[in-house]
Order: sequence, then C-alpha cells, then structure tokens
Amino acid sequence: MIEIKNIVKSFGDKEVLKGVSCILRQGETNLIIGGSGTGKSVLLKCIIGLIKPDEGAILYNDRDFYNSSLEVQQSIRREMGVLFQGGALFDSQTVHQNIQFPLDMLTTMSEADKRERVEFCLQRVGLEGTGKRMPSEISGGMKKRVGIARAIVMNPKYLFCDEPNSGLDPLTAVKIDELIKEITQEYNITTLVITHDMNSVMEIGENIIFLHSGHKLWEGDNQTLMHSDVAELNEFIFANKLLRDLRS
Ligand SMILES: Nc1ncnc2c1ncn2[C@@H]1O[C@H](COP(=O)(O)OP(=O)(O)OP(=O)(O)O)[C@@H](O)[C@H]1O
Repeated sequence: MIEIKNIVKSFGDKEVLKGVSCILRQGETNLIIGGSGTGKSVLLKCIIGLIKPDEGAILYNDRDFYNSSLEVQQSIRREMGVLFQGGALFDSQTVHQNIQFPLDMLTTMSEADKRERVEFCLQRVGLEGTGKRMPSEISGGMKKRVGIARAIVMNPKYLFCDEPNSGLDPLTAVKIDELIKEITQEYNITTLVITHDMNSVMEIGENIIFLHSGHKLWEGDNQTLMHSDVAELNEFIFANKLLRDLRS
C-alpha cells in the first residue's frame, strides 16, 4: 500500500499539485486519470522520488520516503518497477539484455540465475523465444511487453505504468491492460497506472483517482465512475462519444 498525503508542488509561481491525498491499494490496479496538464505525471514523479514535493508525504507500507535515510530510500527504490511511457528500451541492446539490465545494475546474481529470471519474465509476458531480437525488430505492443518484463524482473512490490497504452491499437491496448491487471493480482503488487484512456479506465480501474487542476476531485471504481455528480469528471468521461451514447 502507498499512502499519498497532502502533496503540494509548485514550479516557480505555478502551483501544479494543490494538496493531493489518496491511498493506492495493494493487489489492485490504481489509476490516476485526468485531462492534459492536470498534474498526473508530476504526481507520479513525486511518488517515485524523481521530484521532491514542497509539502506532504509518501508512505510506502508505512515508510515515509522523503523522511527516510538514503539506505531506506534505496531499498524502497529497489522494490519499484517502472514502465515508462515510450517503453524506454535501449535500442542497441537485445530484448534479453534490456530485461536483464536491472539485475546487472542492482544484484549480484550469477549469470545463470539472471538468464533464468529473464526467461521466466519473457514467458510471463508472452514473449518466449524473442530474447535475441533487437527492439527495432519488434512491434509497439511487444515493446510494451518487454517494458513490463523489465519492470517486474526485480519482483517489485510497487509497479508504476505511465500511459502504458499510448501508441497502441485498441486490441493490443486491451491485452496490455489485462497483462498489467493479471500481474498485479498474481504477485499482489501495488500498481499505479497513469492514463487518459477511457477503455483502460473501464477495463482495469479498480481504484480510480480523478485529478483536475492539481486537486483530487473524485475517487471510486469503474462501477461508480459513470454515475458521479462531479461536473468536471463527467466532462472528462463523456468527451468520448461512445460513452455519451451509452449513458443516454
Ligand atoms: N519540470 C517542470 N518545470 C516546470 N513546469 C512543469 C514541470 N513539469 C511539469 N510542469 C507543468 O506542470 C503541469 C502539469 O504537468 P503534467 O506533466 O503533470 O501534466 P499531465 O496531467 O501528466 O498531462 P499529460 O496528460 O498531457 O501528460 C503542466 O502545466 C506542466 O507544464
């Protein structure tokens, strides 16, 4: 579980996050949704320690990240897996080498153990037999799967996915969503997905946090989302014509 307590962050005189609090639950896909420029990425960066908030606290299973020693911060970081928006694969390395990278950097595992762990992760994301390929030789959906395999290779307690569906066709996007949800449940991970893809929201949104202008305006699940009386949320959801038609 991750507790986000009253996070405030400004850049110059621009206040981007204005006191955001929420709880990200273990074993669930927690989603942060909202329009462009509402502060989703800044919040994610505050949570994973890339941007220090001006005020507030982030608690990883009761460990206050920004008020911990460097050692504790490092051990929390080792428990994080991150799927970056573009996949962020190293183009000059094979799929296998990309997935193995965190093991090389952060562990003293033997080469044989690393190979076995990478093969396991490749298999888990449905990419067995592709380890020798280069990123340029695989599709966008496969690249996301490689990104997921790399994010889980260290057995994370916390998984962060920034726009995992960007650039994917709808069918592939659903498969990536399903994979993230399956992995979350299977390994009892606290997962956070940043998205503005309404399909994802409806498919995997177990705990949804709606940000608007740096405030949390609504929190709930995909069952209650369609029936909120928050005008800004409704405007965001029903910008999608299909959902508008479904409602009427
Ligand atoms: N390092 C920074 N310095 C100054 N301003 C920043 C910085 N990072 C983000 N911002 C500003 O903070 C605001 C929120 O940005 P953020 O990237 O969090 O939006 P977002 O909700 O993730 O949008 P999108 O869905 O388009 O990615 C924007 O106005 C952005 O310009």
